[in-house]
Amino acid sequence: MRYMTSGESHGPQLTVIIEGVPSQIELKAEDINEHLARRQKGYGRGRRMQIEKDQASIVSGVRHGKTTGAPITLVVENKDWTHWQKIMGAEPLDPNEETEMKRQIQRPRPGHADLNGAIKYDHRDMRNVLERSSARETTARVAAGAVAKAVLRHFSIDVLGHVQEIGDIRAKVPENISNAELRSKTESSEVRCYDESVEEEMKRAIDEAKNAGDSIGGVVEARAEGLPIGLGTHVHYDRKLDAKLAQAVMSINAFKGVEIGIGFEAARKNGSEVHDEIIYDPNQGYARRTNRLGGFEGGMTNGMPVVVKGAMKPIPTLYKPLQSVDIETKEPFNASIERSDSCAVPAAAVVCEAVVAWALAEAFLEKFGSDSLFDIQKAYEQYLEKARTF
Ligand SMILES: Cc1cc2nc3c(=O)[nH]c(=O)nc-3n(C[C@H](O)[C@H](O)[C@H](O)COP(=O)(O)O)c2cc1C
Ligand SMILES: C=C(O[C@@H]1CC(C(=O)O)=C[C@@H](OP(=O)(O)O)[C@H]1O)C(=O)O
Repeated sequence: MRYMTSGESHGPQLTVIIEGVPSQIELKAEDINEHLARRQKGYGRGRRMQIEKDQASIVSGVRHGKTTGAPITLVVENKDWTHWQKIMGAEPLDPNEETEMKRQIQRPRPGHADLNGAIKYDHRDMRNVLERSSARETTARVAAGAVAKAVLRHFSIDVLGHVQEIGDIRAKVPENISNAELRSKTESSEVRCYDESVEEEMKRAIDEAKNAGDSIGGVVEARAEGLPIGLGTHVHYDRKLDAKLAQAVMSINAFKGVEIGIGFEAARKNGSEVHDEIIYDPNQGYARRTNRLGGFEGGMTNGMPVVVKGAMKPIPTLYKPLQSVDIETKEPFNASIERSDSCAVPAAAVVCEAVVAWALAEAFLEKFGSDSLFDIQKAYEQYLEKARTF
């Protein structure tokens, strides 16, 4: 499977084209919209999320609720576009017309793509960079992730993202928690957090940052359960699935670190405290006593839940801006202020879930085939039996 996204943050729409989804997968717009709505929630978001009501239209590749095997095209409208039509239109602006939005962005915001993108692509108006570097694009990635989740659902594989930390406040989550248990708390939490005892503290930290004209980051985690042994491969560096997951998570806007399982903590422990002992049960097959390595050995899944964490830096646009330089005068100035979130960690947990689901579904289809659901199911059943009795 592969996909491509297009669209500007304040343009008319976001588009996703997905290729390689098997036929006969059940897929309705609601399956996608459910996840788009989850991504829009979360304490700390700015005013934009009150304007948007993200809904996907499926415009190709699905008939009567099932995929056909043809490329799937999804479209999500930007409701805010109606306020930006002139600014974002293809026609040159009338230089005599007075509009606040016409103002060029010429004071790059530290922490954004503004300056690097402007120099690289030769834009004196950095809006041309901002519009595409905006995390609005993550809507399209969540839509693609929802299609991946629809594939995985046929094989009882479930992926769920949640918030582990906001600033220096950390949620306590039982080590071997199931996704069902995790979901029972996180879906109703305003910060997408399992530990109710820290919810208010997290919200307070977000408020404090916002009231100070500042922003705050955090750590999210995606957990995938129901995976077979052997997705990914040890044979070549660029096909290792843990490495692909790291790339997928690191590609989310504002993500600065990725851990699989206990991650960096493994470097500080002895081997006996890190590796997961192997056990065998004739009904279940091979399993592990613990899951410190987050479901991976040798770039392949080991049948335990996959556990991936991502660290999100604080939002870069600050209402109390940092110093920057005006690219026209070269004088020092405060950076431009754009309408902004103060914390988007809960939304980013849903994005993390989506990109992890995509990478897992891709590896799954690579192993078991990708034409029709029926053929994949047969190959999967046979493989599971082999692995159990191996
Ligand atoms: C869901 C989500 C929402 C975001 N919202 C904002 C925002 O409102 N304002 C902002 O300055 N950055 C926001 N960001 C982060 C920027 O998009 C990101 O930091 C920027 O594009 C630079 O990329 P980099 O941080 O990956 O280097 C958001 C990120 C995510 C994942
Ligand atoms: C639009 C979304 O996030 C946006 C991501 C973003 C950024 O700079 O990354 C800046 C803000 O955009 P705006 O200036 O239009 O308020 C966020 O709202 C979204 O998540 O759907």
